Order: sequence, then C-alpha cells, then structure tokens
Amino acid sequence: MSKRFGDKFAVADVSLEISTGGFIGIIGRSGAGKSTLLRMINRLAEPSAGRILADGNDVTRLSGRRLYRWRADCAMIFQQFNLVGRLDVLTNVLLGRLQRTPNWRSMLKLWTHEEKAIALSALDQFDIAQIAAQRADSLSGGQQQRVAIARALVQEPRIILADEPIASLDPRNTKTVMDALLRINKHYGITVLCNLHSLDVARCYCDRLVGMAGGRVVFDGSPECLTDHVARDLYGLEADEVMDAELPADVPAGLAVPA
Ligand SMILES: Nc1ncnc2c1ncn2[C@@H]1O[C@H](COP(=O)(O)OP(=O)(O)OP(=O)(O)O)[C@@H](O)[C@H]1O
Repeated sequence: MSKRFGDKFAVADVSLEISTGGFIGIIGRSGAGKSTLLRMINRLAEPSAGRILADGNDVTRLSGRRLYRWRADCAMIFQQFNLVGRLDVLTNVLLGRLQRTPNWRSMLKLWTHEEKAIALSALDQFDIAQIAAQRADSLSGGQQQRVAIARALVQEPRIILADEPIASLDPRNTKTVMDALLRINKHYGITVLCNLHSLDVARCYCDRLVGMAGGRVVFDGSPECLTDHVARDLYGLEADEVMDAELPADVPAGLAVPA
C-alpha cells in the first residue's frame, strides 16, 4: 500500500502479511508513517494505491454495511483515549457495543443486563470495575486508557489497532496499559498492531517488530533480531531517547501474561 499527501508519500510501497494472534509493534521515528499505516487498515485513511486483503476479501473496496462491519472488527485505541468525559466509565465501555446493538436501543441507552454484565466483566479484567460509576474525566491517564481497552474488548474485534497508546503515560501506567493489551492478545487471541515510540517497551511486549523509516518498512522480524546497531540506523539521532528504559525496575523482561 501507499498513501500520498500532495506529492509526499507518508507510506510508500509497504507490503505486510499479518497472521492472526500476533502482537506486532510498529516502530520508527516521528513522521515515519506509522499512524498512516494503521489508519489505512480500518480505512480512516484511504490508500492512494494498493490493497488490504483480509481472509481473501478486499477491504479497500468495502462500502456501506460491509465497511461498517470491518470497522467493528478493527478496534482502535488512541493516544488521547477518546472517552466521553461527561459519561460514566460503564457507559463509555458500553459504547464499544454500539456496532453490535440496534440503533434505536443504543440511542435510548437501553442496555440489556447482559450487555452491562459484559462491560463490567471487561472492566474487572483490568482491575477497574470499582470505578464503573465514575465520570471518565475524573480518571488518571492510565485508568482512562484501560477503560478505552475495555471498550475495545466489548466490541469483540478481530484486530486491535493501537496508535501510540502509552505516549502520554508515566512508566507505571505504561506497564499497566501494555499488560492489558498483552492480556487481550494472549487470552483472547486478538491480533494487536501497536505503534510504539519506546523501543524498550516494543522489545518487551511484541513478538514481531516492523520498523518504518520515510514511509517504508526497513525492518521486519523478531525483537531479538533488532540489534542496537539496526535500531540506531532506524532512529538516527533519536536512538538514545527511545532506547532509554521507560519501564519501572520491577517489570519482568519477556512476555509474562498477567494473572
Ligand atoms: N493529513 C495529512 N496531511 C498531510 N500530511 C500528512 C497527513 N497525515 C500525515 N502526514 C504526513 O505523513 C508523514 C507520516 O505521518 P504519520 O503521522 O503517519 O507518521 P508517524 O510515524 O505516525 O509519526 P508520529 O509518531 O509523529 O505520529 C508525515 O510526514 C506527516 O507530516
């Protein structure tokens, strides 16, 4: 796929094959094309050229109901959480059910007991069921992002597209949020594609890293294959910054699935 803005290519001739159930980190310096690549997958950005194939179906040609369904299959997590601040946490999570709920019921906010139970259970998995009745704008950044992940989970997606989900969080909240994404990936087998600035976080959580520079893929492999030498090539002058440890000292290395 390629995406051009004017005469500049944000993504240029990128070809990736993504297997179900992976935890893929997309890394690279600012402006490398990571967000544009993710946004093309759920068609928030239209590719200028190329195709996206999912199970043999050309996603780039979908419209109407079928596009709506594809977007329901791809839950998006944003850096700025995108919760509705004046609504309580439980309602924010229930909004993730919108694509699966008849319009008239969601407009009247007539959620069934079952839907509420699903939403509460999602919150419980990330240890935040006790704040279900609080307004979303009263929460810390880490709590808000966990609510956003619970909302994504109740959407029952096949893929989670996370665009810099930890960029505005401190190290402890970074770990909580990455653990939540890892749990979704390992426990439910949902594929996670995650744009990450911190190389250390990417190495710790992802089983595959895709490195982008100037809109192109310049590295694609396991974290072990991404040597410091390759990373320095990828990040240039930003290398020292992204290779600084951002996780607290008690974080175990490797892919330990949280209990
Ligand atoms: N809507 C747009 N209009 C014009 N140019 C854009 C637009 N969106 C992105 N770009 C340009 O495309 C290039 C890639 O941007 P993109 O946001 O995908 O990079 P990124 O790797 O996600 O960077 P960052 O980490 O800073 O978000 C950049 O040069 C950016 O300025």
